[in-house]
Amino acid sequence: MRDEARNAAFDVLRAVDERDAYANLLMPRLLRERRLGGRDAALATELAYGTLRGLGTYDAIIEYCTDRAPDPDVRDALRLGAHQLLKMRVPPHAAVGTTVDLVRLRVGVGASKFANAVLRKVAARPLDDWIPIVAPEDPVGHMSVAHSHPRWIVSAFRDALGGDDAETADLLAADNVRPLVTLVARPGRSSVAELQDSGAEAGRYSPYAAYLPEGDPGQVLAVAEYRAAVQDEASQLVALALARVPVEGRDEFWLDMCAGPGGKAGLLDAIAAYGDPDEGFPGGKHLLAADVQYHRARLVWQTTREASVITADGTEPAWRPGAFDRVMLDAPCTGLGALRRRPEARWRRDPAGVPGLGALQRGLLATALDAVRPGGVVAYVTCSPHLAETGIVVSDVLRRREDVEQLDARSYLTEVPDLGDGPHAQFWPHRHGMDAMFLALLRKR
Ligand SMILES: C[S@@+](CC[C@H](N)C(=O)[O-])C[C@H]1O[C@@H](n2cnc3c(N)ncnc32)[C@H](O)[C@@H]1O
Repeated sequence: MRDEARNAAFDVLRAVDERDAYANLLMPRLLRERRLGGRDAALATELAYGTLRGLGTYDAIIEYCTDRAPDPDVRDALRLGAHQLLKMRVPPHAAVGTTVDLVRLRVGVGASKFANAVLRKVAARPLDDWIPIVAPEDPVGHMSVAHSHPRWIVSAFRDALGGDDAETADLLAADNVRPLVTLVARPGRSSVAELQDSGAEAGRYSPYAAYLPEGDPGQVLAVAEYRAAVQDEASQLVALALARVPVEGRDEFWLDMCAGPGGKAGLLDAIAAYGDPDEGFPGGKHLLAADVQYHRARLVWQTTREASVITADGTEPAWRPGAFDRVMLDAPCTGLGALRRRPEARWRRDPAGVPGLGALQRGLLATALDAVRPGGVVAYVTCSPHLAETGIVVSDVLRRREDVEQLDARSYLTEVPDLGDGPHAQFWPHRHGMDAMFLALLRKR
């Protein structure tokens, strides 16, 4: 009998390797097409996602056990075998036997003998005994192999955590755990109580959050009707913080400058239009949501109800200076704060992209500050804790202008502990169970 789960996992690994497929888009499609459900579907998913997350560790061990680099298809099968042996604790005879069968069927007899020899060596030790053998001694190199993250990402995380190796290791470990599915109940359109009736549990920090322990969020009626959505709690809290900052005088026009696909715009739109008595938000305000990409602006249009949505480049504003009272700038970034969401994402990110993003982030922050009136407030947000995208961007822009003061973002989110030394707020997977999102709040003088 064909081993359908392992075949599906192998196909996902090959597609990620060969054509940059996204595992969490491809896997559900393969499961549907091949009619795999229940335990087979769960096994295929764990095999593929777990292997992709762990392959930095597995490759180091495989390299130690081979005297020549395996071909890419054999290497993917070996990674799959190593994951079963070292993480899933599949009995060695089953893990080796099924992987060797897979290689024989999908690659060839010669390759299957090679795979058999390598996997027997891999099986000789448990994971904890392999790490001291294959991981470099320097702290960053060690964590990179032990927790399966590229070295430059470990280094960036460590810098953002003030050089604390123990905490960096905790963060990397948290990145290897699949996050909870978190929903947002958009105020005036849904409620946490409604989501609880659909089987979710109330969130820990955001008043709009609910965790869905199992099941397809698309089956939740409020989600299907765009009254609620899937949204990490940190994304909810940065939008909430922007709405909480008191502004004197007019407070009617809000802008979301980089809105696509519309997660934060969906929440801001509801808060602006319908308000929230529990938070003292009166409603009756208007959100303009913009994105440079037409198809992403369309998604914003779909998910919001009252907002105006336009396709516009935030660096060449389509609005008058000072037109807005509150501006959300959720800047394009490396996304290093959400690596736990996509199993292969960490291997795709490229440090060479950071300087270009930094220039775009500075440009967008400058136009966001121009877009807000004196007394108004800008939220600068990234889904990355990389200092070159967070604190350094903010301080560079502030150094060049006299008309902006930075607020203590933590004081608008007092229900959330451990947001760092301020004045900005940094969320963390290992501290808060949320994406590593960054928030700076800036008031125009
Ligand atoms: C981090 S995403 C925003 C996520 C969104 N706020 C949400 O919560 O769903 C950044 C967005 O910025 C958009 N973008 C990139 N460059 C831009 C520019 N110059 N002007 C406006 N939008 C831009 C991208 O198309 C992308 O949709």
